[in-house]
Amino acid sequence: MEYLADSHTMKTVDNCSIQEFKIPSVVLMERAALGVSVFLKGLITREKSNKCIKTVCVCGSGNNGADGLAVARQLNENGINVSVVIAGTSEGTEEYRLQKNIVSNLGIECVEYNGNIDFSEYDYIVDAMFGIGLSRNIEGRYAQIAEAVNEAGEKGSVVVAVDIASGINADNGQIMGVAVKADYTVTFGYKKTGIMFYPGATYSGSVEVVNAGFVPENVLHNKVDGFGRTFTYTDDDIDRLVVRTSDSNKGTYGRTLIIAGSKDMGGAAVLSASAAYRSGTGLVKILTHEANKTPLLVRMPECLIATYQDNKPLAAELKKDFAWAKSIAAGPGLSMNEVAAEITRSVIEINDKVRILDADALNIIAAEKIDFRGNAEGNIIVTPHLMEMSRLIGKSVSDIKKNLVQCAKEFAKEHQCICVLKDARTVVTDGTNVYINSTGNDGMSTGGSGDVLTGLTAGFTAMGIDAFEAACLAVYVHGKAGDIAALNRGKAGMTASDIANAVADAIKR
Ligand SMILES: NC(=O)C1=CN([C@@H]2O[C@H](COP(=O)(O)OP(=O)(O)OC[C@H]3O[C@@H](n4cnc5c(N)ncnc54)[C@H](OP(=O)(O)O)[C@@H]3O)[C@@H](O)[C@H]2O)[C@@H](O)CC1
Ligand SMILES: Nc1ncnc2c1ncn2[C@@H]1O[C@H](COP(=O)(O)OP(=O)(O)O)[C@@H](O)[C@H]1O
Ligand SMILES: [K+]
Repeated sequence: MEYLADSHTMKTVDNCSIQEFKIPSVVLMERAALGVSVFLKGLITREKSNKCIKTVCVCGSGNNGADGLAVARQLNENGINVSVVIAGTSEGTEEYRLQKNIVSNLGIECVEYNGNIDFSEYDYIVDAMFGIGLSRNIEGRYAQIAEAVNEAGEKGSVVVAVDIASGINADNGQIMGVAVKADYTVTFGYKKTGIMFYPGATYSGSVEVVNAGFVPENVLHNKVDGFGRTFTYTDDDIDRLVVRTSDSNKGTYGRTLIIAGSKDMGGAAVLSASAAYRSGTGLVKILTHEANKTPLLVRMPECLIATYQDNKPLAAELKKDFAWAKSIAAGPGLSMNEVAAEITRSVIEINDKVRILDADALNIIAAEKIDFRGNAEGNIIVTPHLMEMSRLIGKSVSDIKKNLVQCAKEFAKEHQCICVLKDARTVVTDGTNVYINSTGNDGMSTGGSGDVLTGLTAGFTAMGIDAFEAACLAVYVHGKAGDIAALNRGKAGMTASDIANAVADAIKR
């Protein structure tokens, strides 16, 4: 697990370290700058050519600019050719004035940006215009500099961003007018949430987190409200999955019911059910329209199948299958007819099982304005993509995309549920804790990928993993399976079936 921080949390970590624990600001800054200069020195040392490397630090007048000035001093100390371009227009922070004074005293070349600098004459450009203090869109001289740096980047200069690429909103990854496109970002303490989300993720390039000497995590947990509540997973977290034991039987690993597939959309049931089996679940039953029974059994002989018919009473059949299952997923390919609506309402009414509501179950909830609430014994996990979320909350897709965390949190709080808001960077939240996913790729933008995630989530919850953790793990494993499928098949040619099959490799231990 890796903790992430938005700008507010990070500023509170700064303040806590400086004001409460009396670590001088310049001490933190020296460590932070050293992270950048050591990283840069590493890049320069790996250069094959013998030419004289030229570097430039482009500095704003806040503490991000002060970091840039400290980096310039440290590079100079290491015999690296460095100059400074002053992008800032104001007198600057106390730290900025201090660092600028030292740089002048040392005689390091330091010029005001005058519109005539060709940044492409530098091999390395350190972007230290704005960090987590960016508070509005970039305009005027700053925008000109960002564009000039990007032009140089296109011509081959390597751009290293200090803390975050200037112009990227540190919270949601959106571009504030214009942004510097970095090849690398050296970020301090914790990866900023804006580095996780697109387009920030693309503008950050490859990201290195360095310890800037803030107070330790055990202290931050107590002192900084919200610290540690936003996080991402790494491969180590796969160890959180259920460990199999030699003396087990299929009953040990849970039973899940997947309600999917209408008359015209049987394939969704296959995708969800195969992912549920690949997740390690003991037994998977599909409840589907009777038209799908024979093809499903041919495709998936390991599945149990229950069927429903149009216009036949359903309640007794549903009750039996609900009682059998430890977790229930409903929605993939279900369609939006009256039977599907009856099924959705029945699933919502059960309150002692974990339920996963996806696709058409969510569309029915939106269309019929069905209210629902999860509870401690019977949590509900909803897995909308942006369009489904838009139908549920009546906001536009672009508004939701800019505020993924906030929208998902509000929804989770209102419905006391777990919200998995699916996008290129999926967010999972119970209203308080926020998981931001980093696995997956654009090869997964293919029909049926979401059905695979539903099946995985159903499988993990059936095995008894806590619902929030199961949802986070499912999203992580789903993306990892997508990455494996892309490696094997290529992003263009991979299908949702490839993702479902790759789940086996993704969780292999
Ligand atoms: N000791 C510490 O605290 C440590 C801090 N660290 C470093 O400090 C960074 C945060 O520094 P920061 O808080 O000074 O903010 P920063 O990102 O430099 O920008 C603020 C400046 O930009 C200005 N400004 C904002 N938006 C603007 C716009 N659109 N267009 C024009 N101007 C704009 C704003 O002006 P104002 O809004 O006041 O007019 C202000 O002058 C952090 O990312 C990390 O790198 C590390 O060294 C670790 C220790
Ligand atoms: N560019 C991408 N990068 C990472 N993951 C992606 C990308 N595009 C799609 N995905 C993932 O694929 C899944 C698509 O789900 P969804 O839109 O519900 O598909 P479907 O309705 O076809 O089953 C989501 O889990 C989403 O996060
Ligand atoms: K920066």
